[in-house]
Amino acid sequence: MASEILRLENVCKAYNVGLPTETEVLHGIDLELDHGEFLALIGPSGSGKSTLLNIVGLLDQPTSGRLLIKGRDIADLGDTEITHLRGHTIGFVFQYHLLISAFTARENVMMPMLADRGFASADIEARADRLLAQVGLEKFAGNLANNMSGGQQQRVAVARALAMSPDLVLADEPTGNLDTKSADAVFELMRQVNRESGTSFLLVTHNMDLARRCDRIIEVVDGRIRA
Ligand SMILES: Nc1ncnc2c1ncn2[C@@H]1O[C@H](COP(=O)(O)OP(=O)(O)OP(=O)(O)O)[C@@H](O)[C@H]1O
Repeated sequence: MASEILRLENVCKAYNVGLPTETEVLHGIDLELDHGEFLALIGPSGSGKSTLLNIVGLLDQPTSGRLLIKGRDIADLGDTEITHLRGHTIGFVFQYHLLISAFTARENVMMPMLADRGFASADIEARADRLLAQVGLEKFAGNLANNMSGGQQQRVAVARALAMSPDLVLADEPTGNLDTKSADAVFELMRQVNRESGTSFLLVTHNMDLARRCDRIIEVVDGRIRA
């Protein structure tokens, strides 16, 4: 098996292809991420970080270049395999947690498992509770997401991202909306998951204090990786 979970070779991305407004926002990105690595992606606003994360998360496609996940070239995979990879290999945490506010913490964490045939329904609730315990929210499993603090909601989002035991978690400004103390706690939680279960993380952040506590920092400027 390849030692890297992720490899990008000369990845370019243009929006509005073929239109007069066509703009290339990623110009030949080369990047590798090892199994178990915790990488920070920094760079000015508009430099292309979210675009890059969307491509790695298989939510968008590069205009050219190669993307390999666990050694497999995405260009060789069909829609079913890509959907499977997106659901089982990659977990997502966003700045705005995107929880369902009228659902409890437990129900939110159960969602990805309910959508998957691989789980027996009897196991799903117990696994959601274990994940909530892992993020320090065992007492809040039955609380409505709406009634939790921003930091607690983001912990629920981390638990949900871990529901399918992903190899890689993509986190786009997960602490951007939080006060310093909650941001620190959510970051430490992800770091702990990374250390304990070897899950790789790709963290987009504007917070240099957090970036410095990652294994490696990559800077994107004007759609290119700055050496
Ligand atoms: N769907 C789209 N259509 C056209 N242009 C887009 C689209 N999405 C992003 N862009 C442009 O691509 C460039 C990179 O945007 P992106 O969101 O990737 O930057 P970013 O580094 O994540 O910024 P931020 O730190 O502010 O989130 C920007 O100029 C943006 O306007």
